[in-house]
Amino acid sequence: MKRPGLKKASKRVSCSKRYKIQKKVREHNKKLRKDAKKKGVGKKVKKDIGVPNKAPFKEDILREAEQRRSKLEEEKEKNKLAKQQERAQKRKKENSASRDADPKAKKARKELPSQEVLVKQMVKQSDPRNSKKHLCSELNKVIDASDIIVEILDARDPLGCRCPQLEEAVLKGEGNKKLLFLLNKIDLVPKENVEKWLQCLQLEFPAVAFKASTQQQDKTVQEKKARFATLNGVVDQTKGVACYGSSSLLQLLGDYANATGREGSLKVGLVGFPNVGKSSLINSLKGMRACNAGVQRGITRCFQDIHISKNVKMIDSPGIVAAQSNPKAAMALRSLQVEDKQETVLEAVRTLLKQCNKQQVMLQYNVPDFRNSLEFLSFFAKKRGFLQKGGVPNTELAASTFLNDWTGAKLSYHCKAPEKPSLPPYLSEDIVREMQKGWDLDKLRKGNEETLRSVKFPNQASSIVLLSKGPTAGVLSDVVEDKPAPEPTEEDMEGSCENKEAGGVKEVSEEGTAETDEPQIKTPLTNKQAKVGLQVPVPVNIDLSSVHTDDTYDFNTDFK
Ligand SMILES: Nc1nc2c(ncn2[C@@H]2O[C@H](COP(=O)(O)OP(=O)(O)OP(=O)(O)O)[C@@H](O)[C@H]2O)c(=O)[nH]1
Repeated sequence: MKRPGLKKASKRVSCSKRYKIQKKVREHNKKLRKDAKKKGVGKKVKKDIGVPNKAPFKEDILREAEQRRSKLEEEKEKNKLAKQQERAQKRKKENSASRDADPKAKKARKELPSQEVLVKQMVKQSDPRNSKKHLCSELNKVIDASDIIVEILDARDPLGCRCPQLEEAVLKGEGNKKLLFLLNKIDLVPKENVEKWLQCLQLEFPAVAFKASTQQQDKTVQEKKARFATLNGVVDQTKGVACYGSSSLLQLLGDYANATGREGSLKVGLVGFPNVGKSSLINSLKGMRACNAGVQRGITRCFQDIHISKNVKMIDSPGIVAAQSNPKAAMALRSLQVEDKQETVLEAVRTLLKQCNKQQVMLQYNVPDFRNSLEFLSFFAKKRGFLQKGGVPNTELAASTFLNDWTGAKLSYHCKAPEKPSLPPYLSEDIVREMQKGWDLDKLRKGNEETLRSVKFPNQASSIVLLSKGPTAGVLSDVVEDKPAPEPTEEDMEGSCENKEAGGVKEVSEEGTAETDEPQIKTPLTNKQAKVGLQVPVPVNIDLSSVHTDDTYDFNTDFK
């Protein structure tokens, strides 16, 4: 209280009031301490001692822990997403009335990607395990830790799956590491083609033919199934479950380990571009789902080592990062551009369609003649029943299904093997001889023949022919400058099913404007236009029905 004659009020209070305050403070602090004790805050966090090396099934325990961790992370992300969506919807409701009134804002909102997509993108981008740097460093760790590097090649385009930078790094690296080729997914390629590619590849390094199992289950499910199978006396040999080439590969590696007389297990690093089947290979050899594998590209983000047998240990690696300098078709198949949202899936499909024969695509997908990628996708979407509200074909979903077919486990396509194969510049006859030393190549050849006899191959007529773009450049160190891809040349367009074979058809651009084959008169841009960017006057859609042409008096209008 301010007393008369004094500038400020005095801070003096009565003793009873002071004691009362002090008591309240004491009580409050006590309560805080009690709560903290309940929650366990302030206690020293016990250090996780991990799984001791001597523990039996250490590997399994660690793997299960990793899977649990990733599941928890996924759930967290989902919850976060749901919360974000909830908040966004609340905000949306609040603003809807005012925004609906403004047509400009309405249009802008339509063009924006949905909140869910944005959040997903943000979560993905913020995950450090998705960065190029991380993927490169993981790959380098695998190369350094391995005695043998197995480059996994998709049998549908073996040359396109080769990475010269990686091969060179292995050859020039320390420790006399051996390089092997493994031709995976041979069940998706005609037999003659596989044989030719095996001959070609074996001129450089030993090559193993392989077909991985594509339906590996978790250990528990698998055990149940095995019990059921033995009870009923049936063995599951369906197309997806069967794996061919495993005995030949294990024999080759086992023989090498014995011949070298090494102590400890032989470390075999599996490398290759995304989705070539590295994880599926390990799962097939292990006979269980030891690594995450699936149609989605870039599932493996960290290296993971798995004991396959007493003397062989395999290391799974994330896919090689494709350099931006690669041709567009190579990027569509081998890079994670679409997943990283650097390129649209529609663009990737358009690029792929340009690389193959239109008739074959029509036959494979059972669609009628199409003029361009968008039309193809709408036919494809209708065929598969990918429809949106009002029966509009969902071309986006059709495009991602199409791309998954090309990189995943379904579509049969092949690239022709070179007639006169030659060694790449970083390989010499001496290096090849050195690399082929120590392997039992005769046994390998017999093993491959056995594999080729067992696999059911598609016939030549039902397989699409793809124009290979040659080896794909990879990035091994994130420090190297990565230049963007050059514009496609006219040669790139040859054999395309969108332009030439369409025979004078129109190409509809993404915006829906038709581009005819007739020579078009191009007006040169003025300097100002060039600076600003092409600004062609856009035709305005005038709805004449709204124009009042009738002479009759409109009673709704106030003509004051
Ligand atoms: N038909 C067929 N499909 C296969 C074969 N091997 C793998 N696949 C399929 O190819 C897809 C990719 O396999 P993954 O094992 O995940 O490939 P990855 O190389 O580990 O992929 P990232 O984790 O992206 O590096 C999956 O859908 C597999 O089912 C095979 O031999 N034949």
